[in-house]
Amino acid sequence: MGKLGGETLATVGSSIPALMFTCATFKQFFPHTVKIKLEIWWDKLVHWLFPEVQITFNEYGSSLYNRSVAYDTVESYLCSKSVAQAARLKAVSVKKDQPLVLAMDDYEEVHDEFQGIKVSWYRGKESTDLLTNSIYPSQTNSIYSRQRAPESRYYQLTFPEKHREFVTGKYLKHVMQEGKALKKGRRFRRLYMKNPSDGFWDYAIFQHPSTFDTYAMDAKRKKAIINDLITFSRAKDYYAKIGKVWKRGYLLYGPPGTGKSTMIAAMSNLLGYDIYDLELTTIKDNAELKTLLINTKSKSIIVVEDIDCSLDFTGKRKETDEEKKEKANYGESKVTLSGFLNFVDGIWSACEGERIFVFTTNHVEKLDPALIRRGRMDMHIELSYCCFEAFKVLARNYWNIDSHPLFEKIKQLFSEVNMTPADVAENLMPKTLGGDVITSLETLIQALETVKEGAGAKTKEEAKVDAEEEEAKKEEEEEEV
Ligand SMILES: Nc1ncnc2c1ncn2[C@@H]1O[C@H](COP(=O)(O)OP(=O)(O)OP(=O)(O)O)[C@@H](O)[C@H]1O
Repeated sequence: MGKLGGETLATVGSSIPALMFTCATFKQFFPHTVKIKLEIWWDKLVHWLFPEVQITFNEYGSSLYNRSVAYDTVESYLCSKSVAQAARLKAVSVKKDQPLVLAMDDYEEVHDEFQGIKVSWYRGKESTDLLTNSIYPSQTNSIYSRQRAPESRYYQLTFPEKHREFVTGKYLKHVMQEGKALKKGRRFRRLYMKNPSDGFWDYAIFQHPSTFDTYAMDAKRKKAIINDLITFSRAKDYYAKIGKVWKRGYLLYGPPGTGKSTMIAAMSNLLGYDIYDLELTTIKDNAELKTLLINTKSKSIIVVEDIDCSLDFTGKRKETDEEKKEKANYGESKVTLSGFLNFVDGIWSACEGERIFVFTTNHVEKLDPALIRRGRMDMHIELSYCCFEAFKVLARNYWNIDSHPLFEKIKQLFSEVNMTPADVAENLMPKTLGGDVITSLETLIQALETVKEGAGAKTKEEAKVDAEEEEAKKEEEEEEV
């Protein structure tokens, strides 16, 4: 503003309304190219008179599928400022999995100050016509119509030209960091599953209490898994540098009750990711699988449980009664192995980064090697019977103890017999309200001894060989049938 003298400024100021009126009147008669030029000159004139910079954060970007993350982050950041300053507020998040969040209403403005620099934020609304004609072309296709927004808003940040470098650098970094932290702290995680009526993802609030602290496992292995997950979640730049899609696959395998589902919950709680539970037998064909994939969000875990039972990827499997029922409800799934492999790491898997794929199985040996090769399933995690160290985690969870005179006996029994963490946990649970630690430990010892006697005092190795032989016999019988 110091560029102009007081008198000149007064003259220019009083001429602006007249100029605007004249422009608006004649604009309709100008050819399109002239109109564009006039708009550019007009912007330049305004900028010369009021040297300010504006940055707009649109609710929807060029992507047809997603709300802008930056817009949501700004909204979270401005929440407390809006509550303190705006005359009109709006409840923007009244979903079942989120506490009520208030934001400034449309056409409101709030001010912010960071390290002595003042800026202002304005919330505007874009014309629906523009939105429908350009970014969201009218489509009858269900994914488009479901995702289309009826109107689009934006936040506009305005600040003096002289602070351009500071605001575009330090200030916006601060806004994004604060906004993300607020969003994360406020949001419950979601468990998505396919809605049978319309074939789209539907979700429930996910509040599973399992964490890696309470997960019973050998400490060294557990640490390695945690490190792997955390390294992945922070490796955006690294994945970009090596030219790889930012995703990682984990194969969890082991007998029933060894904690595969529990580990998925612990992963979600560690990273704050949502879970998509994919039931392959309910998916019609490869196209539907692709649609579901592109509608998953980043920061998520896509789970296929019991993948050996999901589809006939092995070509050897017999249908279970449950699958027969599903077939009757949904029709036969035409998802093929190649369609599924494309789902995991084809070109479409790159549409949103930061995703984890988890497959679980009780029979790893039955899976097609292509499905679980390294690079597709990067980490193979065997979850097996409870060891003494894992038992100690459960004892701490259930009874808050790290040692006990009965531990020696339990240690000895764990070296002799197999028991899943699920069974150990069940035995440690107090059976009555006033249950005590000694009764629980004795119950567990008794259960372990019963297994030992039942197994004919077989060693673990002998039991394993027997189980393998039995499995091979079953397969032979199946083949004959
Ligand atoms: N490693 C573990 N740490 C803590 N609890 C566990 C662990 N493993 C199993 N449990 C307990 O056992 C129960 C069953 O475990 P979970 O469902 O995770 O097993 P699973 O391997 O997924 O079984 P399935 O193959 O039958 O689906 C859980 O609710 C949990 O309480």
